[in-house]
Amino acid sequence: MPIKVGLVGCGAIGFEIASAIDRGDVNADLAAVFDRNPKNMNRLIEAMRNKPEVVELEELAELSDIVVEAASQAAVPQVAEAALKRGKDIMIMSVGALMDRELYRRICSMAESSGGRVYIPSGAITGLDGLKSASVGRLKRVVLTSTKPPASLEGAPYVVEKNMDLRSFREPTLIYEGPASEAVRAFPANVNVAATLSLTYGQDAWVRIVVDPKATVNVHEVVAEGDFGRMVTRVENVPSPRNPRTSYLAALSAIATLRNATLNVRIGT
Ligand SMILES: NC(=O)C1=CN([C@@H]2O[C@H](COP(=O)(O)OP(=O)(O)OC[C@H]3O[C@@H](n4cnc5c(N)ncnc54)[C@H](O)[C@@H]3O)[C@@H](O)[C@H]2O)C=CC1
Ligand SMILES: O=C([O-])CC(=O)C(=O)O
Repeated sequence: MPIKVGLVGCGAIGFEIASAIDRGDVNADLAAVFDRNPKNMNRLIEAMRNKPEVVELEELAELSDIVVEAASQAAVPQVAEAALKRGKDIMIMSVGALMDRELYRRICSMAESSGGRVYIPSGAITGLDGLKSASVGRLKRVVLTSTKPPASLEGAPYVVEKNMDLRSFREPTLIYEGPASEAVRAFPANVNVAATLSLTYGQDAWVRIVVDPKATVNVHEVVAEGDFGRMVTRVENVPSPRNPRTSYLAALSAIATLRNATLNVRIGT
């Protein structure tokens, strides 16, 4: 039986997920979609052979087995509640929202009492499999260094607040470093992956953001140290054609997670 997916957010990631379902790459039906921007929503619906219903959030959750949040950090509390209070599963892409400890606790407790599961894909980073295994033992340090082209960082609250002219940099420059809980507020559309790392680590990962005027890819480098030894992973991500802030791999990881949820055989940690 295909699972019924309700999609909140019809942007870069949402479009890829919907297309994968429509192509039959996931054993799922796209039951319903919701986006606060009708233009994005209509563009997605027009491109699908099997048209989903357009409904408000509560009804979307009612119609779904799993609700996929691919919208924004601000959307996460409402979307998670709509799904989990009904015992439905949820997949969260705007993971930065979960650095709010109170919200994370509430989501975990709703999931526990209703039986709804929470899926957090590895997104635009690599190495989460190893980090997950390593976190069973003692981890001492997790550092994420993200190097991005100026276009990918444009409009971030930190950049706006500091009145930074990203086009003025002539060579790769470290423009920010700090704990993940702070970084996800300073760069909400750029380092959700730092939250994913932190939730696995059990503490704040350390985040460094580099702007590279010549970069054409979003690079994420993760260094972790602990009882297991030392891990270094690096991925050079092609930006999504629909949103330069978002790496294509993030959408693929969402599709892989959905697929995993429908399979009896699961590979990887
Ligand atoms: N976990 C990860 O590795 C990654 C996470 N992300 C995050 O995933 C989310 C989706 O990314 P993209 O598809 O690239 O973003 P996008 O900006 O291309 O699309 C987001 C869509 O959601 C809609 N939206 C925003 N807030 C909403 C709300 N409250 N209710 C309904 N619709 C709403 C927007 O109108 C837009 O159509 C973003 O929060 C992004 O920062 C992005 C890349 C990697
Ligand atoms: O897609 C990426 O490269 C990472 C990203 O935007 C995020 O983690 O929010």
